[in-house]
Amino acid sequence: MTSTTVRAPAKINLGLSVGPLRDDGFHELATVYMALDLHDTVRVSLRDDDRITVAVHVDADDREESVDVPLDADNLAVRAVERLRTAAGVSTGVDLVIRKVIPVAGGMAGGSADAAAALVGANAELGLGWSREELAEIGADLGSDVPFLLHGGVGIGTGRGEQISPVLSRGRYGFLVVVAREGLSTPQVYAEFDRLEPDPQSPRIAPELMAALRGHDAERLGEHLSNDLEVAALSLRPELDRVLQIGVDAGALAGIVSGSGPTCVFLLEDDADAQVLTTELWSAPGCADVIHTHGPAPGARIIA
Ligand SMILES: C[C@@](CO)(OP(=O)(O)O)[C@H](O)COP(=O)(O)OP(=O)(O)OC[C@H]1O[C@@H](n2ccc(N)nc2=O)[C@H](O)[C@@H]1O
Ligand SMILES: Nc1ncnc2c1ncn2[C@@H]1O[C@H](COP(=O)(O)OP(=O)(O)O)[C@@H](O)[C@H]1O
Repeated sequence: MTSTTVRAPAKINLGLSVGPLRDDGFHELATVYMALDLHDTVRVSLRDDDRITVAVHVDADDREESVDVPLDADNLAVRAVERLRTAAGVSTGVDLVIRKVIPVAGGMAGGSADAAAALVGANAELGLGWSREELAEIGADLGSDVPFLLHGGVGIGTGRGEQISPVLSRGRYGFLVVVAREGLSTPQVYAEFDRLEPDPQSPRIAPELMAALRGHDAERLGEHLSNDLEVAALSLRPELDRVLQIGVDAGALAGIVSGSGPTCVFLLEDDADAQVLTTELWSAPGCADVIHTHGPAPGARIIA
């Protein structure tokens, strides 16, 4: 029995500008995504019948009991294969085995990463030969973040975040990721944003952020990280304010809530700072894990 193993990255939003709520229930966004060296892997193999099955293994023992990933047709990787099969007009069954590293419901798009990986893996196993753009179109219906996770690197997301254009970015950056014990629901965070900010402006990307990326200027990048959802995440989870404070006091260039949270991400000036910062951040309220990682990283790709 053959199989294809695909690795897909987590993302952070270096800039997340949220505009008005649209008639379709989504907000107009202008965001700068960066993919990180923090990956889920999905192994895809074909079955003799037409069933789609999924198994999930969590990589961090201490997070195991807090992980809430559906093991049925609601799993985003299963939904991705289902959609691809329908679009391609095939009914071959597929087994999916997910190795989960990306924090669940953490604002790092782990479910979307699994969907992106499943699309790439099933495309290969079924021999469909679809392009990344074609897969992205299917992926966008499952999650606004999916097209970016197929793309990887650094990208601007517009529309509801699903329209991706590449960004010129030099060099790599070091980050510490503080995983929270309990996740936050993305729709709830957007609803809290609407409550706090009933009349938002059109979304925009700060030119200074783009200039920092072009010039590989970590200090400038730190000054211009921004996230319009942060105030909503802090309102729902006030202790995150303390987490951000601890990281910045301990020497991070900047700290930000990742997407809809509650994961907090700290930009490092130097990888040598990681150890001291990690020790400090472990004492932060609600902290389940501290991960040292880097970005940008490639999008979903076959590793075996
Ligand atoms: C906030 C962001 C930032 O990149 O990511 P996460 O922090 O969740 O990873 C995204 O906008 C989340 O994208 P994703 O997690 O794919 O969400 P989706 O499944 O598309 O949408 C879930 C729900 O979030 C809200 N939503 C999402 C995207 C958007 N532009 N406007 C919205 O209002 C809607 O209520 C929607 O029903
Ligand atoms: N493969 C998957 N991995 C993680 N979560 C999934 C998956 N499939 C469905 N979900 C559901 O999607 C929700 C959001 O998960 P996730 O993508 O990790 O967070 P976020 O939207 O904050 O980035 C989870 O609460 C979970 O119930």
